[in-house]
Amino acid sequence: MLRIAVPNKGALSAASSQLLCDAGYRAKREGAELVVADVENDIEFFFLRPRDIAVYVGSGRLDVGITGRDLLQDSGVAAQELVALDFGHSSFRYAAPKGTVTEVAQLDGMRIATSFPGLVRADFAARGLRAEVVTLDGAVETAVRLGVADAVADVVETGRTLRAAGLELVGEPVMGSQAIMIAKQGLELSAPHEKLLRRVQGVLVARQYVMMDYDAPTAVLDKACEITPGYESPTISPLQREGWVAVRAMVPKDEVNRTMDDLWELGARGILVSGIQACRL
Ligand SMILES: Nc1ncnc2c1ncn2[C@@H]1O[C@H](COP(=O)(O)OP(=O)(O)OP(=O)(O)O)[C@@H](O)[C@H]1O
Ligand SMILES: O=P(O)(O)OC[C@H]1O[C@H](OP(=O)(O)OP(=O)(O)O)[C@H](O)[C@@H]1O
Ligand SMILES: [Mg+2]
Repeated sequence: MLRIAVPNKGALSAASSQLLCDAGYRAKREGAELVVADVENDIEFFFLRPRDIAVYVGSGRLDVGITGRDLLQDSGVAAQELVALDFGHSSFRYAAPKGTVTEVAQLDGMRIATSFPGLVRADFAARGLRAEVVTLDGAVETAVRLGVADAVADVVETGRTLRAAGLELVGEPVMGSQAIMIAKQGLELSAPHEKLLRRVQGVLVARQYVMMDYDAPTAVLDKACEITPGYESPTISPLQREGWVAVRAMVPKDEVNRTMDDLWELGARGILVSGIQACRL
């Protein structure tokens, strides 16, 4: 039986359960259960704080977990990243009151409020700077106004929270993050792990790609296939109309309109786009 850690709260929680449900698992809580058994798939889901998930998985107590790349790195736990899940995107940044600090070197010796002390200490050490880290549970942007810190290091998504607190970004992102699926470092993946990964990857591909069908003159087929190389290779089928073929290929969702423009200009017609419900590739 696989035992999987799923975030029980916070920014990663709903999307994690949704991903697992889309992959065909019973991974939603109805109330406040801490553990949900999916008997049919021989899996147990443990709902835990995302920050703690690296500890459970890193120690091998749980087989697989979903957490943030920044949370994993902050924890210092050694774990292997199995797959990036394409949600929970954020970056980890320094920020200080407007007009006070322009580069990271100026943070030397300052009091830095953060919920990610491991990340800040490691980054300061790598830069040869001294950090006085003030570890807080959340809402760190307010720490400067209340006088317990001179600057902050925090997760930034839109930047709205920082701006509202009168802070501005300092330097480049310390790291970029998104939700990831992890397993114990060095663990050899078993057949159930592989099956879980295939299912999750199927959902990710179905979310990222669409299926594109179009007709094209045979004379431009090579060029058309350069525009739509597909995931592996496009399918070419004969058409009754002489000198024309039908082409079917997977196309990244965020390139759909540009691809249709390019195909149209090339002479392709009857371009149809449809969603992919599920896949195994
Ligand atoms: N807007 C966001 N706010 C916070 N975390 C985000 C955001 N977008 C993505 N994340 C990611 O979510 C993870 C943080 O999850 P966590 O549940 O610990 O904090 P949270 O969402 O702030 O929850 P809470 O503050 O309720 O404890 C990190 O990996 C972080 O990069
Ligand atoms: O760049 P933004 O889009 O504004 O998002 C980033 C903010 O969201 C998170 O806060 P959260 O709401 O989780 O509260 P917390 O600080 O108490 O964790 C994070 O800690 C930042 O404060
Ligand atoms: Mg938070």
